[in-house]
This record gives sequence, structure tokens and C-alpha cells, in this order.
Amino acid sequence: MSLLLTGIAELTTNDPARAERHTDPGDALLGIVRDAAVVVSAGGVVEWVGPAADAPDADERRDLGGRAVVPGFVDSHTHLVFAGDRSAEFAARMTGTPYDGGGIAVSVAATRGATDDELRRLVGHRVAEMRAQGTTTVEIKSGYGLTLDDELRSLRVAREVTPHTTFLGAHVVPPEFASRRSDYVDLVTGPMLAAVTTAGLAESIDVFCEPRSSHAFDGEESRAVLEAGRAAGLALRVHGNQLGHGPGVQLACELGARSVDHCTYLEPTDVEALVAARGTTVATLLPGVEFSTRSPYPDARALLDAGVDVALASDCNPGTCYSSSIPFAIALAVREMGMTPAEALHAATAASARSLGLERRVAPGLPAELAVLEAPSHLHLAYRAGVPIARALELRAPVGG
Ligand SMILES: N=CN[C@@H](CCC(=O)O)C(=O)O
Ligand SMILES: [Zn+2]
Repeated sequence: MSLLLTGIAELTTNDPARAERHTDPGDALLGIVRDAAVVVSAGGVVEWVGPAADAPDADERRDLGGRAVVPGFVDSHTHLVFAGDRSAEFAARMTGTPYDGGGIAVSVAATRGATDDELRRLVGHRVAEMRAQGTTTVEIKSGYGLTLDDELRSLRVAREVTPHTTFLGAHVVPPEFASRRSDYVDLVTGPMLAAVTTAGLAESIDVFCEPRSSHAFDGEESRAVLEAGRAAGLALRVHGNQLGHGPGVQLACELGARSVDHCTYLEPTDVEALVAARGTTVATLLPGVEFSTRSPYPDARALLDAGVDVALASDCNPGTCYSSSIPFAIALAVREMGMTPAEALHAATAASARSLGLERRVAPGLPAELAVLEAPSHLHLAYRAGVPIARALELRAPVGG
């Protein structure tokens, strides 16, 4: 049964083919269609998009009552597989304790102690929370197991809810390897990686890359992890330049990573590397982290003006940002990082999708991954910050209630 969606006051298509009809740069970027309709096939694929006045017939109709429809958000950076609670660490940060990554060990201990069913329940709850806020695609990293078995089961639990899983065995060096760092890097790049790839559990590999003094991995260690992952056929992602001016951005660009995430502390040479890597490496900004760690926000405006591909994601995790809300990230990007509402929405859909090797447009032949807003336009995502106006559009359920 095909379905005709009507009553769409404003449709964001992300389709460059619709850009030329607009003089407003935001409308052009988003490929906006006003008073729009969409036809979706029984299999959930978009069949037709355009002005409602021209819409073809379909087996069923649903009137969205003047709401805006946007592409479903693509949350391309999350750490949803964890147990335990670190709210006290957050409270301490709000009164001045800096974030240094040391709390990751607390989540590792709690995650190792949880049963598979507990982890499954926690992840399921977090994914449902995301869908209820408009996210229809999610990437999930391991990284709170840090033993071969615990990394494998983290990825297994993540795989039950998304194909976009990332092996982050190189999150931090676990306590039992504190005096044997290189043995841990050997474990990650050897037996762990082999087990992950043999079981087909990861699409990407990631590393937390920071200057040598931190809890994370330095440039040399990170290179070893990324090169091993690439040789094993995984796409590359990097946590880079979060805590200071580390080597992460340069390394990600050099090795052709799909994404380098955080980018909080950038030198002009990092920006140059990102510009040169345009089309390959996306800079994924995570403003919920700056909010939750009281860190300076990256200058998204400067990155966009320089020509860098910029994405937005939540980084939902127990330490630096326990928010699963892409609308919150969009509001911060607009208020604190100089992005326009259109740029922020594009970054949280089209650009974040690209960092996962996906397309996020509303166009014939593509999956109907849509979110509906309790508002007439995408501007309300930032304008109504903190109000739950976005949710994934369930194609077979009523929209009104
Ligand atoms: N920086 C590394 N990983 C997470 C934080 C993990 C934690 O503190 O539990 C991040 O993306 O910010
Ligand atoms: Zn992260």
C-alpha cells in the first residue's frame, strides 16, 4: 500500500537539485519545498516528492496538519553501550573540576559488571529516546568493555539496533594494562581487531587520540590502531583535538578517515588539513560535549567559511554528554558556534550521513527516513530549544496525538 503524506507546510529535502529555485541560501541548502507532499511505497521507499498541488494518487493518505518534515537525524557519534552513572562527575565539572577522560574507567567497570540483558535494555531505551526526538539513524561505538569479550559483546548488542557500529577498543588504556600500554595497543590491533572483524561486528574503527600526557592514545599509538583497522577493511573515525591541540585531526586527514570528531582545539594548520580533506573527511562537531564539560565551543562558522565539511552529532555517552538529543545539538550549534539553522540541520542530516557513507535526502528511490516537527518550519528546532518538537515519523502510525 503506497502512502501519500500531505499537509507538509515545509519539507526539507537536502536535494541540491531543488536549490536553484531559492534565493534564500538556507532554503537552497536544504532544498526546501513548501506546501509539499511525499509518496512512500509499501516498502518504505520515497516514490515522489513535490508540491502538494501536483501530487499523484496513492492507496492511503495522511494529512500532517501543517507540520514541517525534515530528513531523519543521523546521529553519527554515540557511545550507547554502557552501564552505571556518572552524574556526580558532571556535577563536579559544573563547579570547576576539569574533564580529563579519567572517568571512562568508572563506566568500564560498570559495563563489565552488567549482564548482556541489562546492556540490551539500556541501549534499547536510549535508542527509543533518540527516535522520540527525531533520530532515525545511529552510529554506536564500543569502548566501555576493553577486554576482548566485553568489546565483542558491546558490539553485538549495538549490532542488534544498528548496522553502523564502531570498534573503539582504543578508548583508553584499561587499568590492568596501566604499566603496559604497548601490550594493550598490541591487543587492540591484534586479537581484538581480528575477533571483531571475523565476527563481522564493526563497520568502522575509532581511536581517542590526544597528546601523550592524557588518558587517551598519542599520535603514534593512534596511527597503529587506524592502520590496523584500515588493513582489516574498516572505515576510520577519530576522536581528535578534544582535550587540547593533539595530532588527531592531522592523522585523520592524512589517513583518509571518514570523520574526525570533537575538533574543539584547532590550529590553523588543522583547519588547512580539513579543507584539503574536504569530500573525504568530515569534521563532526559535538557541542553537547562543550556544554557538559564547560569547554570552549569550536568555531563552526570559521570552519564552514574555510570550506570544511561540518557535521553535528550528539556524542551521547555517560561522561562528557549524556544527551541523546540532536535538536539540543542544533540549538547549541546555532547559539554558540555561529551556524545558521539551515547549516545546523544540514550538518545533522546530510553531512553526518556522509560521514557514515550514507545519503540523507528526501528523494525518489531513497528510504523514507523522516522526522516530523510540531512546528511549521525547521527554524523552530533552535528557536524552541528544549521543547520536544521533533520525532521520527512512523509511517504506519497516526501523527496527530
Ligand atoms: N573522548 C572520549 N570519549 C567520550 C567520552 C567518554 C567518557 O567520558 O565516558 C567522548 O566522546 O567525549
Ligand atoms: Zn565519543
